[in-house]
Amino acid sequence: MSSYTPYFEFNRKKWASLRNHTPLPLTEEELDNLKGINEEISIQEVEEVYLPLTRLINLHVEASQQLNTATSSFLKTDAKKVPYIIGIAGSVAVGKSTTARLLQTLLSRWDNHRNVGLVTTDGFLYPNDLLEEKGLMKRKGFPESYDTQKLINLIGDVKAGKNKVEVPIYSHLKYDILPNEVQTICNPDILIVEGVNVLQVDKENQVFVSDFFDFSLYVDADVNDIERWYVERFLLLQKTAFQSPESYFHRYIDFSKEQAIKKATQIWEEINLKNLHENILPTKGRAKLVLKKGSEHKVENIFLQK
Ligand SMILES: Nc1ncnc2c1ncn2[C@@H]1O[C@H](COP(=O)(O)OP(=O)(O)O)[C@@H](O)[C@H]1O
Ligand SMILES: CC(C)(COP(=O)(O)O)[C@@H](O)C(=O)NCCC(=O)O
Repeated sequence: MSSYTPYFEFNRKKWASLRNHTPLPLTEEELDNLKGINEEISIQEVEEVYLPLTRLINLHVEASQQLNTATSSFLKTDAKKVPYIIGIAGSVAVGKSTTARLLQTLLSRWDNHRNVGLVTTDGFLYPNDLLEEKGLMKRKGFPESYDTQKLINLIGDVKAGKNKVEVPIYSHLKYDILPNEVQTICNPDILIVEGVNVLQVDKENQVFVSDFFDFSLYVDADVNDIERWYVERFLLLQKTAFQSPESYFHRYIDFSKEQAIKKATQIWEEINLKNLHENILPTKGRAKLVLKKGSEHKVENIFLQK
């Protein structure tokens, strides 16, 4: 069997050692910010895994900005800022949103890219009334449940330097698109695009979401760990967000722990696990970098495409 591999492969220790050349201490304020993103995040994880990753991305952004300047000098035009776009893919509940918010905070600490925008693709899901009409409520997160062309158009506008773009907002509380609310992205230095579908390609579109990406991550973990994280998140939300009468899942607040685990497992198996195998896992090989997590979200291996 060929020993050739398209990846540089790092275990955690080797990856963390890459930081030794560029000590990147976190300030107290930055540590507080990170805890605000997710209480569970270990600072050791940030310093050994995510700080070296942001240093790598910073080097790529610098090179990309130099390339844009070279193109402008060839064209004899003023160098216009071209946003650097990073995609983050992976299963539901694998930790994409947490990783995205972490990278957004860490990347914004570099002088040459302070403005880091973050878009989640769940804002491009069709609204529930449309999904109901199409019989797609049990396909939420599958390719057909998204207005992919709208997502492609948005990312294309950002890449083209459109100053202000409006992004639809999905509420996990209401489990639906918020009809009258938008998020505004204003000419970012970096735009992070996070969602299960960001590396997918399909027959309908000649242009794919990932065609606009300068860098991409796939957050990977053992399916059993991800299922456990999904159920744990469901149980936590049952005691918190679901308590609100506005919550789509308010109906489950009186479930016993066993009933809640059963319901979460049923949703996981019927929808998210099926989607993972059919549409998400097959996109892992398209990512520039794969973060392979062990149990408890600790990154154990990093695979960087050559
Ligand atoms: N690095 C991490 N350390 C600890 N817990 C994490 C980490 N990343 C995610 N989690 C937890 O795992 C669950 C899923 O994370 P989330 O970011 O919501 O995933 P996704 O956006 O992929 O659905 C959440 O309960 C979150 O708190
Ligand atoms: C909105 C999602 C499709 C994708 O979420 P993401 O992982 O991209 O944050 C997912 O959270 C979802 O709602 N899936 C449907 C089944 C479920 O309720 O988990």
